[in-house]
Amino acid sequence: MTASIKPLVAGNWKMNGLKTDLGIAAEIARGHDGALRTKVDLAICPPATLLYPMTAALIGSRIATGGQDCSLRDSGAFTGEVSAAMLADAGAQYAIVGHSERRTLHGERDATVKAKAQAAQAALLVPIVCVGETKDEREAGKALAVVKKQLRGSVPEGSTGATLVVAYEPVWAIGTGLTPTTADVAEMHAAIRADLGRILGKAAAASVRLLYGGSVKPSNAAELMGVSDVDGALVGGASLKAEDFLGIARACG
Ligand SMILES: O=C(CO)COP(=O)(O)O
Repeated sequence: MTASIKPLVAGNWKMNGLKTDLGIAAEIARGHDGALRTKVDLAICPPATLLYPMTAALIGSRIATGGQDCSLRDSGAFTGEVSAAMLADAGAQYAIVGHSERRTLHGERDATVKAKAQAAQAALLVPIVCVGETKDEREAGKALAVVKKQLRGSVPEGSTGATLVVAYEPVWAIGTGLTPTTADVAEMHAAIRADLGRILGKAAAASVRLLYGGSVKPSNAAELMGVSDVDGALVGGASLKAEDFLGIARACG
């Protein structure tokens, strides 16, 4: 944790969730009400189809919603794309960009991720820019260099803690039950903070929330959230169960 930063726990529902699952968000809102909400910010990034009804269901709570991706373009003949302005129109406050599943399955490169982050910022959304190395890259001792390159290519210049969140998600830890050691997380998050300092200036970099993501669950959250320069979590599978997501949130509080 960074003392001056209020942690953020964001749930990435990925391609899961129908209208019948909106009750999960309502249950999370009930659990966040009270002391917890003074200690930790929460966001849920459902599939685009649920953004509007989920935001509506969360009115009166302090839980934000976000998209899982956005187009780098404003509007026009781009079948299947969803613009950042559309996400904002549906009530989103965040947009995940550069998730490893987009980078791997959709061939998104750093320049695309950066353009998407800029599009999000232009629509007054806060992009959650994801970075992280593969298993091969870690085993080859290249994790720090890979993430540094992704940051340089993906983070819009001029961003501040109010307009940017960065998520470190080692690809090999996503959905696998594996997590890096706390020493590895500490090393990576310190390196990310230092690199952001070079890109954005030290003062801005000091206020950017750095989330850890990859197999976060209630049982390991306290340990991971206790690492310096970890300012919250980006949660996949465990965000689909209200009690698990709230357990992770409580570990930050
Ligand atoms: O990809 C993730 C969040 O964006 C992490 O997913 P899991 O928490 O399921 O490992």
